[in-house]
Amino acid sequence: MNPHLARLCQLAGQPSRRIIGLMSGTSLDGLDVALCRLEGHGPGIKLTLEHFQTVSYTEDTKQRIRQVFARDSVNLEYLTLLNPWLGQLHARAVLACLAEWQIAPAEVHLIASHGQTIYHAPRHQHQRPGFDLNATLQIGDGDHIAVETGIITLSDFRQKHVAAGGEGAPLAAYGDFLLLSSPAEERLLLNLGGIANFTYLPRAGGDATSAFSTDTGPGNTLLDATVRTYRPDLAYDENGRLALAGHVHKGLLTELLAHPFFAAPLPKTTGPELFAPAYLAAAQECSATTGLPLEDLLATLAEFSAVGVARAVRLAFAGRPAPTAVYASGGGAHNPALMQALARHLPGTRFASTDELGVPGDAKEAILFAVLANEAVAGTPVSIGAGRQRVPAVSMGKVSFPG
Ligand SMILES: Nc1ncnc2c1ncn2[C@@H]1O[C@H](COP(=O)(O)OP(=O)(O)OP(=O)(O)O)[C@@H](O)[C@H]1O
Ligand SMILES: CC(=O)N[C@H]1[C@@H]2OC[C@@H](O2)[C@@H](O)[C@@H]1O[C@H](C)C(=O)O
Repeated sequence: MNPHLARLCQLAGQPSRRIIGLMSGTSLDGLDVALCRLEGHGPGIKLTLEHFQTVSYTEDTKQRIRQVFARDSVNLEYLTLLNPWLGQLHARAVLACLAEWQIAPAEVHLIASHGQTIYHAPRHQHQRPGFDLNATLQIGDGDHIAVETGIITLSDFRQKHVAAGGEGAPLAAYGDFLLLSSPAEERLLLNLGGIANFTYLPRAGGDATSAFSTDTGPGNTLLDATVRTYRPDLAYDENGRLALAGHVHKGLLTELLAHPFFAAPLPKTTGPELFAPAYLAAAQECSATTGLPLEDLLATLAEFSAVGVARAVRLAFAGRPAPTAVYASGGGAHNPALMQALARHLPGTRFASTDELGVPGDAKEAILFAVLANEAVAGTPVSIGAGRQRVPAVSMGKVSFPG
């Protein structure tokens, strides 16, 4: 037997595994590296987050990714080069973190790498004749990570979800269900990344088939892009300072919310391919708000993200009350302008952070991929939300051996 395969089988039989989860999200702020100890598999799994770090991208790395990110046309040679380049960059980031944590690579069992989404194309968004399918593309090749670190690597998790009939996202429900279900309450787990999404978790032990996750629209993506356009010296609106100084423009908000995405049934996904600066520019043209000051634009965009979340929640729970326990994660949870707008649009909700549940919000997505890799290696195919999600039980992730 291939010794790497034998090693993988041995890992699968162990009571616990040490897995590094890697996530590079749509905000392009950096690579999240989460070293997780996972005991068992399936419901009842136990997570210990041993270390977490976001390795910031340099301006050069951000520029390289932006050359292809969510673009309709790219230079193919450039993309071909970027795929292994990013894999190598991620591998070196892992090695640097391990050196800082004083942990030898041989003490880590697996790497679970999401890679970098460069294009997300659910059917409802691309609507291309002759392509009756969902598609999504992540780069940062797993073979390069495995070879450079010497650690067996699982990557490219989204393709199986697409192959089984999903849109390739959000995958959050799988990790949220296993780690964060509670017998005491039903919950919404709200992730405010570049794109916002939430997971609905019924009470643990209740009807598991009703768990699901969905994107709701933009989280920070338009806020960040707008800040960068007007204030190239800033990466984002820190603590919502600028947005809090502005006023929501009702006319612009109405235009922004006119897209059929917001009324479409759940679950659904989207990305910065749609919610791009061109989308905002078109809405400004239609509402005669091209001269709006930056503060008012940001106040309106924060409101837009919050209303997107509230509409999706209303769609999900039409006819019955939505869960009042909402646990937020992702960078947008640090933005008071966004959180205050959410509180206005979801009255009666108790907002907390997933940190309260033992899962730091900034690490949650990287942890998700460690959990998915753990299930792929040691568990059985996972079925989430058979009712609404309509994706059969699957294992996700492709295996790369270091040699
Ligand atoms: N203190 C803060 N004040 C305001 N906004 C913040 C703050 N900290 C983070 N953010 C926002 O969060 C963003 C980063 O969020 P996060 O890392 O969750 O995104 P991501 O994981 O790349 O996105 P996605 O989940 O869509 O892939 C920043 O670009 C910024 O908009
Ligand atoms: C295609 C893609 O990369 N989607 C991301 C993105 O970032 C947030 C939202 O859009 C979510 O759908 C997803 O990531 C998380 C980790 C998920 O799959 O749950």
